Amino acid sequence: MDTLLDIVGISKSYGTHRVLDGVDLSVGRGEVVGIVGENGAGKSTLMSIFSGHQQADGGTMRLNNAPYWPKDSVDAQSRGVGIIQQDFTLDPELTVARAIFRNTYQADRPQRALVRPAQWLLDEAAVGLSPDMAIGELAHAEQGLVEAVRLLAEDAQLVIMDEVAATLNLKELDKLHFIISRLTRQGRSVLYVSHRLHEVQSVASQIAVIRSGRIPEILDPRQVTVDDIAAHMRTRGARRAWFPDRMDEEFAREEAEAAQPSAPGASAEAPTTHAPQRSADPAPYVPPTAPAAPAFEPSPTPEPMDSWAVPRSMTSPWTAGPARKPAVPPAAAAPTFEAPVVEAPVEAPVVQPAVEAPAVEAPVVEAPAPQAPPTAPGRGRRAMASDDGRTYADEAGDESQQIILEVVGLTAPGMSGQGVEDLSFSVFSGEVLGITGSRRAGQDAIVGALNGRAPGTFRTLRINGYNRTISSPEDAALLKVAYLAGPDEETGEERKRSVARAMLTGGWSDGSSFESEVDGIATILGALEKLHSATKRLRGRRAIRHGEKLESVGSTLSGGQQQMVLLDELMTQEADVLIVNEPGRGLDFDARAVMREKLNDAAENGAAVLLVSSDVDELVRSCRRVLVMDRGQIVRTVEGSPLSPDELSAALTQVG
Ligand SMILES: Nc1ncnc2c1ncn2[C@@H]1O[C@H](COP(=O)(O)OP(=O)(O)OP(=O)(O)O)[C@@H](O)[C@H]1O
Repeated sequence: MDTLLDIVGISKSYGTHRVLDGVDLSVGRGEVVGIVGENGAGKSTLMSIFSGHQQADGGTMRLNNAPYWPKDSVDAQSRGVGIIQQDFTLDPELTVARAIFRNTYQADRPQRALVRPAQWLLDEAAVGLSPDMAIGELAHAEQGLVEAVRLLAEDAQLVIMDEVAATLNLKELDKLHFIISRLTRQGRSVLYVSHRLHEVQSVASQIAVIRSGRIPEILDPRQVTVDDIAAHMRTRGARRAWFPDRMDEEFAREEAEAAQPSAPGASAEAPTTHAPQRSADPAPYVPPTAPAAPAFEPSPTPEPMDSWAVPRSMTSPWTAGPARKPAVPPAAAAPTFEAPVVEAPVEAPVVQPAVEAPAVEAPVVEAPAPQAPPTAPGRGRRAMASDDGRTYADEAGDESQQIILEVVGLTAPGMSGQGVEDLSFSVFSGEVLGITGSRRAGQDAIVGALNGRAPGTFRTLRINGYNRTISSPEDAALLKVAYLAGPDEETGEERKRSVARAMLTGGWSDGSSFESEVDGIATILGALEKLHSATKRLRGRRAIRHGEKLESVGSTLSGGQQQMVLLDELMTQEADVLIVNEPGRGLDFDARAVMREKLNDAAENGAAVLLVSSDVDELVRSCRRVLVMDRGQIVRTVEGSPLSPDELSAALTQVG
């Protein structure tokens, strides 16, 4: 095959941290090379060297058989290299047409002159957006599709897509794949970075694994399973970070096995891979051999719940507990019921806020359920009033069927225009309830009303058996409703702010002033203690290195590391209701497994967990019940243990 890009020995350090340590890679014309690796492996760094956003410290690059060393991104673009960066942020004022043509000779033409060519490209790619729409009206995922269409409009021979698919839903993924196939049919090459391994497998002709600063293996996607790819990515350091208490014994065993030359599979030669020349991994990986069909079917035969993703040999401290109880609700408790309010106003319990927040009034307590204890409930299960006044625990004798969060008759306008009306659902103890659906189907409205960031009225909102109201983020915080923001609420730029800010304000966004947040914290001492424990925790996770201070870390974190930081903070909150919006975005295979474990743990400990996600694979692995939304309605509830990916995919293809 004709080679478009050939690189040898590329290296890059940030200070003393050597991220790339002699990367070799060859990309043929018209092929899609999947780029995978753990969080922080150096994928984005390598891509930004190709795109001229950063300079390598050493090595050689050739593009089209000519030396290639772009001095900046404009230079790279003029040489035929285009990129969609992981943390791209588009000007919200741009129209879709302008965004598509902004790097081309057409950039200065008036909007009306751009409408037709833009519409043609959008139609070609089956992206149903209007050229006149403002970028600010679009979800981040849709902006990613606009970026992909931009690449069709540009002349790039080498197209780089860094985590564009992270929050795309099934239909949007189809569109992206279609655009990729158009690009390759035109003879262009695509470097495709993604943590959605099924998807990489289906779209790539070869998969380059970045590990320990190199590309020690190129995998044939038709010859490996997703688990194989993940195993190739895995390094010991990251495993130790995630599984600190369990790994020493296993490492010792692995090392002993690796030291035996006759150990099965100990050869660095693998039938399913071919090592690029010049690479020498100090610790050769022993690749599994089982070939598997690579078609993009989100986990057609998902593993049993307790063995998800994390290999048995890597059982984490979070899986060490008792097996999770089934969270499938009884048939009598269908999630979209119209529930009468429990008539049980005895005496109002004293609400004890979770944190000693000064001078903030507790949200109104309207109608405590009769069996609720006289103080605000903490973690753990107990008998709960259902919508019809019964307790599922009493009725079924099974604690797992208690309702923790009960939403009845929610009407909310939504943040991005699509509201919901008179919508009801419940979350049971031990359950991670999934919410998915078409883009802008009303997920934002639900989430916004529950976390107090957007308006909404509930006929009844009951948490742990108490009637509640939430009309501000402060209300939500007092009721221990924790929230992990979604991709549409924080820009890539905001995410580069300091980790200290994220720790103290619960997010990267500029929605509130950092200074006022700090002022509002009860004591400076408390804040310092929080930062201190966050520093310790994040060092343990390798999200920050020794000598680094939270205040100065932010822009130096990789996309996945940033997400990890927020998840870590979220889990310290011990929330009663945990709402996570696309929590797996940017996380690598093992980090996602850990995230799932942590969400399960939270549910096990009595929290209601709401998982808003576009990722079928993620939903199938995490949930046994998923609400599918379309145009402000819950149109379908998909249930199963395990959940059927086919059924969920089919439900999603039926929505708008
Ligand atoms: N400007 C910087 N200064 C210091 N360190 C940096 C900087 N940019 C990235 N790093 C570090 O370099 C390493 C590689 O980061 P990179 O973003 O390339 O990883 P990645 O493989 O793309 O990760 P992810 O999958 O999480 O996106 C990380 O450890 C990151 O903390």
